[in-house]
Parts: sequence; C-alpha cells; structure tokens
Amino acid sequence: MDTQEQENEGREPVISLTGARATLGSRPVLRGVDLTVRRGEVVALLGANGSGKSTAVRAVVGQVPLSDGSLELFGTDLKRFRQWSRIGYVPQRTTAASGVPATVREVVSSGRLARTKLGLPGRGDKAAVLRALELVGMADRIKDSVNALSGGQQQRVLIARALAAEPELLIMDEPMAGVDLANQEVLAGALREQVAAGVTVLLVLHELGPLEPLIDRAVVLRDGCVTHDGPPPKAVGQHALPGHDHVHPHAAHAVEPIRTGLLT
Ligand SMILES: Nc1ncnc2c1ncn2[C@@H]1O[C@H](COP(=O)(O)OP(=O)(O)OP(=O)(O)O)[C@@H](O)[C@H]1O
Repeated sequence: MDTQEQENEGREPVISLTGARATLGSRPVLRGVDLTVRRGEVVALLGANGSGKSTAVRAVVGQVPLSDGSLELFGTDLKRFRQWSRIGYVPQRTTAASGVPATVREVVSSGRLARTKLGLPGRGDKAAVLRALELVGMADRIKDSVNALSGGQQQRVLIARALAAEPELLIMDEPMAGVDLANQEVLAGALREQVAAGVTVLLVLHELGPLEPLIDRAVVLRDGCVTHDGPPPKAVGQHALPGHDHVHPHAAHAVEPIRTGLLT
C-alpha cells in the first residue's frame, strides 16, 4: 500500500455503495456492486457500453432503486439523506435545451437553488453562477439562449450548473462526451481546481483522456459486476512515456504538475 492509499484509508467515505443490485425492466443491471469513494478522492468508473456505469451513478444519486445492498452518502443512509446541495450531478449527455427558451444564466442559476437563501438569489449566488461559467469558459455566453449553443457548449453549461452549487461531491457521467479536445482541456483545468479545493469526484468515463493525471483510482464494471478496483489502467502513451512527470494533485506541497500527456 503506498502513501496515497494509506492516506485514503484514513478518510471517511463520501459514497458507500455495498452489494448493490438493481434491475431495469427485467434485466439485472447491477449485480452486487461495491463502490466506496472517500473524501478528496477522484475515482473513475470505467467499463464497456452497457456494463452498468450510468446505472451505478444513478443509483448513487437515488434515481435508481436498489433491490438489494445499501447506500450511504456522507455517512447517512440514503433513506435519511437530505443534504443534496452537497452533491453536484451531471447526468449522461442530455441536452440543456428543452425547447423552453432558457438562458445560460437561468440554467446555471437553477443549480444554485438548493443553496439560495430566502428564495431570492443574492450577491453570493450570482457570483457563484458567474464563477462556474468562468470555470468552463462560458461566461461570455451568459445571456444567450441555450438553444443557440452547440452540444458541447450545452454540456459545459450543465457542468457549470453542477459547479454553481459549490458541491463537496461532484458526480459526472461522461462529462467529456461531445466536447472538443480544446474544451476538454478547459474542463480538465476546471476539474483540477475543484480537486485542489478538496472536492471529491466520481466520474464515468469511456477513456481517461485529459483527466488521466487527476484520477486516483479506477473501478471497472463488467456486466454489472466490479472486475477491478485499484490504480487506473495506464493510458497508452502517457505514463508509458519516458520522462512522464506525474505529480499527484493531493501530494503534500503539491506543485503544478509538469504534464507530458494530452494537456501539454
Ligand atoms: N430504463 C431501462 N430499462 C431497461 N434496461 C435498461 C434501462 N436503462 C439501461 N438499461 C440497460 O442496462 C444496461 C446498463 O446500462 P447503463 O446505461 O448503466 O450502462 P453504461 O455502462 O453506462 O453504458 P454506456 O457506456 O453505453 O453509457 C444496458 O444493457 C442497458 O441497455
């Protein structure tokens, strides 16, 4: 066990999913999944199409009922958990445009509702919305209708909506889907800031891509079962590269890493 693993062992679980089973239609989609994410960790949930990744995170946010097993969030059983403003969730790519002509500001502000005091957004709420949009590089589009944005831009707005609540736990289902490489790097930078600030992150990913340097641990699903829970698989051409200099974001006295992967 390395120093990082020892450090993580001592931290309290933020997500504790144990023996989770779920059936959708007549299909058993989760077949005894254990998933623990501790405070400050960045965990990637990987696996082939249909392996159950989205269902697992939807179960974590209480959207898919478990037929067996248990779920605790921040140490509280799901049945008694009420502090949803501590969790930011970006579902698998959906469109932010619903046909209703909402502006970018309105969509991102909606992520702030659980934090808004007395029903009216105050200065702090407005600042959080702007900051979230700056983080994803969309502040200049704040007045635009989301209908006028590309799919990738809408995805960034949905991420800003989750960030606006300043969550302690961020759960994102394929956040890079449909986002071009330049903007993937913007999002990776935004996520790096969240992680540096102590936010715990659970990501469903198809490939590690630009997020690879941030990932502490990977959990791989196959057919609704966990087949790996440990170090992330080495991305081809990244760690394998001679001279790769990976400085862990949680390392004591962390300095800005020198990146030799996709981010450079
Ligand atoms: N509402 C539903 N009713 C019936 N089956 C479903 C439903 N939602 C998902 N499934 C099935 O459950 C399985 C797991 O789906 P899930 O979306 O969790 O997988 P995934 O690993 O996230 O896949 P992908 O990478 O394609 O998003 C798939 O076989 C899918 O067809």
